Amino acid sequence: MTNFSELNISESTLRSLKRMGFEEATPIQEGTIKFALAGRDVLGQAQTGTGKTAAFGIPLIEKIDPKNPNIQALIIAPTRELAIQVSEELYKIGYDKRIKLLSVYGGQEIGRQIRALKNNPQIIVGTPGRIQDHINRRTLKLDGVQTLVLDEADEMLNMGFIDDINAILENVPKERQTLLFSATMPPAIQKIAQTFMNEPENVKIKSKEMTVENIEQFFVKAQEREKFDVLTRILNVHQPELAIIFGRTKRRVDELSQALSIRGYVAEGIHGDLSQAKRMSVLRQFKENKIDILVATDVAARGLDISGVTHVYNFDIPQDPESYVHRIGRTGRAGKSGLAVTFVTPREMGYLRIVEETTKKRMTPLRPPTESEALVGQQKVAMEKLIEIVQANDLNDYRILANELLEEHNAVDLVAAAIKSMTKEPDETPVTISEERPLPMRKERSSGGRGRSGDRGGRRDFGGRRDGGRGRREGGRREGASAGASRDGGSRRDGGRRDSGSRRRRKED
Ligand SMILES: Nc1ncnc2c1ncn2[C@@H]1O[C@H](COP(=O)(O)OP(=O)(O)OP(=O)(O)O)[C@@H](O)[C@H]1O
Ligand SMILES: [Mg+2]
Repeated sequence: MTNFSELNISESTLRSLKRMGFEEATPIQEGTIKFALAGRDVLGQAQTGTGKTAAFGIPLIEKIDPKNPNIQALIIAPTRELAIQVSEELYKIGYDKRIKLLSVYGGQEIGRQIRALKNNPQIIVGTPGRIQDHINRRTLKLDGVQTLVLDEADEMLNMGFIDDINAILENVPKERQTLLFSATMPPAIQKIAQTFMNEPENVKIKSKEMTVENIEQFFVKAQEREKFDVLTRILNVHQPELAIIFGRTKRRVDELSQALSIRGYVAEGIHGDLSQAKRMSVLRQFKENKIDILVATDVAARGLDISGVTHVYNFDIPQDPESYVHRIGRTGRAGKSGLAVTFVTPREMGYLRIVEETTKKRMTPLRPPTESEALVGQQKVAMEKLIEIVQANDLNDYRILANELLEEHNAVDLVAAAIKSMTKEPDETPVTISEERPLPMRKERSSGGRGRSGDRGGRRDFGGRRDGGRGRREGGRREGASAGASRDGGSRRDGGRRDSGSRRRRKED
């Protein structure tokens, strides 16, 4: 590991990094900062949670001239929450330089952004749709931009944002530095990226597997209708401190978060149909541990860095291996450990194998816990709580009562009753979880691969959908579902083949 002081970084930035608790550069930072500082274009790929933000953030901040009032850097990110997060990290890195930063994204009053833009920010972080909106309104002048960053480049490019990106690029000087980062970089995306980059330095941090080693990965085979009960039993056994449950569609997320709340879990949902205020408040509460379980569509799959996420559950297996990598990457960040469980229906096993082939990592089968195992998990928690209370030694007001009870009852019965009253016993309250259509039997990827279950004649079983069933992502209702696409959800319209570069999604507004 290299110390930041060996990387030719200014004193003010070094001070910021120290304040942030960054001592040594992570491999992607070590690998890219020197090229980026030298003005080279960089295509950077490294596993989730390994510090790609600072890898582009540090050289970007170094390059900003605090006396120049123009916008000097533009960072584009696929979702609003990620744009906000990236701007927060850049603010911290640039703190001592007093650099002015602004994030622009859909769902926020545009007038407010226009006023803020008049304040001469030097760095803009935004989502593609809103950036373009400002360009059209002539409220964003990008001709002074020297550095352009695409965070989660593949997500934005492979989902059809290429047109938006191209439109934005027309407003950014040709003479600029371009930096592209993601944990996944399918070859087709690399190719497209090369067209608007200038002899980029390709930095890929080598690892045996695409996913982080310190995430334990499991799968549970369950029928669609059993999934929810299996999930609650697993939650009762795992007792996650902070968990994210990913669902395939917005309706799924709404139903799941409601069902979990009914059964006594502190859960909230997040997806692209919610108001921006709601999205932000849910995320804030989750970060502050006021919510234990965040139920999300893929809107929360990319880039979000929430410390302390111990468990990720894929209630629905994702359609793309890349999505899997990013989803489970919300845990096990910055060297911490994490656990991921993916639910898979028997007929979706082919997808599981494709994920495993892509990540080069096998998932361990997890036997669904029984009711009684789940109960034991809850009883353990109750006992731990009880012991904690005893150890806190704050029982003076209760001892007299305890003695009164002991005069008439047996001590073991009393303790048993205390444990029982604190145990969350099996809850059969009815909940509504509509059945999701399973993913269609999947054809093999053109890149080759073995033993996939893509040939069991599945398509006609799925309403004759001709798009290969690739539903929309990031909160999208699956293609073919009745409800319209959300504006900001970035839904795919055509769900085209993954490597055709032809996918479309609606613009982030
Ligand atoms: N050099 C460092 N030392 C210590 N912590 C670091 C360092 N660099 C980054 N971090 C921390 O690691 C965490 C993950 O960083 P970051 O969000 O940049 O990861 P990423 O590679 O962009 O992940 P993803 O692929 O999910 O977007 C953050 O909490 C960040 O503050
Ligand atoms: Mg990132």
